[in-house]
Amino acid sequence: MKLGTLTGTGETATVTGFAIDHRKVAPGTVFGAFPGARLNGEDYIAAAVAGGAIAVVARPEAVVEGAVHIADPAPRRRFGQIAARFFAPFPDVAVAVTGTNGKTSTVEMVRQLWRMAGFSAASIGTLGVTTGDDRVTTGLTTPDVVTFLSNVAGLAREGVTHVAFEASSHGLDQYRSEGVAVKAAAFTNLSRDHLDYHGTMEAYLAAKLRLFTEVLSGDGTAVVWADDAHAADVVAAAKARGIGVLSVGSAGETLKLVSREPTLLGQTLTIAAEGKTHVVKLPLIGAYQAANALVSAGLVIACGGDIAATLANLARLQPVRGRLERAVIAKSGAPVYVDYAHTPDALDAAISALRPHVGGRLIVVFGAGGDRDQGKRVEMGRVAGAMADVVFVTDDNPRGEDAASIRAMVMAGVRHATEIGSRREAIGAAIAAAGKDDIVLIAGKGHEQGQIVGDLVLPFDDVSVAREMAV
Ligand SMILES: CC(=O)N[C@H]1[C@@H](OP(=O)(O)OP(=O)(O)OC[C@H]2O[C@@H](n3ccc(=O)[nH]c3=O)[C@H](O)[C@@H]2O)O[C@H](CO)[C@@H](O)[C@@H]1O[C@H](C)C(=O)N[C@@H](C)C(=O)N[C@H](CCC(=O)O)C(=O)O
Ligand SMILES: Nc1ncnc2c1ncn2[C@@H]1O[C@H](COP(=O)(O)OP(=O)(O)OP(=O)(O)O)[C@@H](O)[C@H]1O
Ligand SMILES: N[C@H](CCC[C@H](N)C(=O)O)C(=O)O
Ligand SMILES: [Mg+2]
Repeated sequence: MKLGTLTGTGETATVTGFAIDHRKVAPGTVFGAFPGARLNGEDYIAAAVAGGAIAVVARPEAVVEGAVHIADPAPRRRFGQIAARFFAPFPDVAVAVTGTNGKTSTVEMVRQLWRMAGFSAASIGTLGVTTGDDRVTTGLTTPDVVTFLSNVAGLAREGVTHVAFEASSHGLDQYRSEGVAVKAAAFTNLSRDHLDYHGTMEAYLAAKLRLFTEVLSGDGTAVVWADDAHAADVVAAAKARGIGVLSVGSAGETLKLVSREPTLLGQTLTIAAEGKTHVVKLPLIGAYQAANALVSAGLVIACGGDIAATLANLARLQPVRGRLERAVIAKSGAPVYVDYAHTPDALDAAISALRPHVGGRLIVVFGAGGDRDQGKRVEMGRVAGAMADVVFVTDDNPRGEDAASIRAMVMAGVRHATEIGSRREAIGAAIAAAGKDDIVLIAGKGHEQGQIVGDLVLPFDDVSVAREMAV
């Protein structure tokens, strides 16, 4: 494709691809040079041109010699828009999900509901790019813009017509999912996370709101979990653009959750919609999974799905990997669950989900990630201390930080906890402590397959370790 076709200029050079890392530039590439969190991409412009870049999208003040300078004060956005024209076409229907917790679960449930409705569907997020028969990990929740656009276009080539993706706050802030028309966008909730990157809760919320103020199509629909304290901010942002709102939850108007009764293996939901009452036997436990199921139904309905059929399909949802996944039943009879709770609010949600199912004690094992928001650590300790009966504090991806210092910050929030650095040993100790009426919750890593220590990723899977320790 010609550069002029993509940029509206008269340039006749042929574009062969797009890159935001100069090491991935080949002859004919359009290079995006952006100031980042660690480095400044503008420092690599000369190297990119030497490598064959024919155009550089960068701020007006950047120096570009030997290639076309596509100057824009918001270069990430401009780069995404131009790249999208190159990578298109995309699947007919795309929806996005933002929120502190519940994005992965929701996009996965949307994918399942679309599949049940007969569509070829995919999801993109923390678990990777998932289709009916394949899953490929990308390493990030919202991949970088080039990976994102090429993946979405690749799905369309494979015949996928419906795609649901996670819009992380980092991804929104860095315009990683620019250029794909978003038909419906959902907000799950907002609570403390990622303050290392965003600085304040206000900035964190602002990044998430961009999904509704800029990314969502003008004729799209905002799907909002109405029970969250920040739902009103999202509704206001949507309404300011004249965008329709579909609200779900106890305070929801479109799908109103009238009641929720835990059962042995799931829960019974009574939902009022358009004057009718629907009773759904959801095969997943916990208020949080009910919330994600309703948000996912809202997204499907916002894209034209029939209300009754979509709600009925919730009864056939499969569990999401690493989200309240029952790993094993210990020799004592205690069930052991693995969950991806890595924020204070998520830990609360995971413990609350299990509480109705515990006759004895709820035993939790968890830690907090290194090189991430430090302030959430003590709060996670507080939640575990207040809500669980027995607490083990251990390591969860210390990355570049000293693991013992991270644990100390968590321990500061909880009075009676046992600290065991080795995650394997901590899981073993928790399972050994459990009696037949107890439940063990291993939180924080969910589906993850490694423990990140320094630059090393040591193979580690909570589910397999739990199984090993349960015999
Ligand atoms: C803080 C953050 O979001 N960093 C991401 C971001 O980096 P950045 O733009 O700040 O990059 P930088 O390293 O400062 O470099 C600036 C620019 O110079 C370029 N460069 C750099 C070096 C070089 O030799 N040549 C070159 O061209 C880089 O490609 C970049 O464009 O863009 C990079 C390319 O896409 C990402 O790999 C990187 O993710 C890092 C590894 C990361 O850990 N990100 C996490 C925090 C993240 O994004 N998490 C979210 C949320 C998770 C969730 O809660 O769901 C996610 O969506 O996964
Ligand atoms: N709707 C919700 N409300 C509160 N907590 C939730 C909700 N959904 C999920 N959680 C908690 O958050 C954890 C992570 O869920 P999920 O992976 O779906 O969220 P996410 O937003 O994709 O997370 P990440 O930001 O890491 O990608 C779950 O294991 C659970 O503990
Ligand atoms: N997407 C989240 C995942 C956190 C998972 C947890 N295991 C940790 O390492 O903190 C992040 O990058 O902050
Ligand atoms: Mg996720």
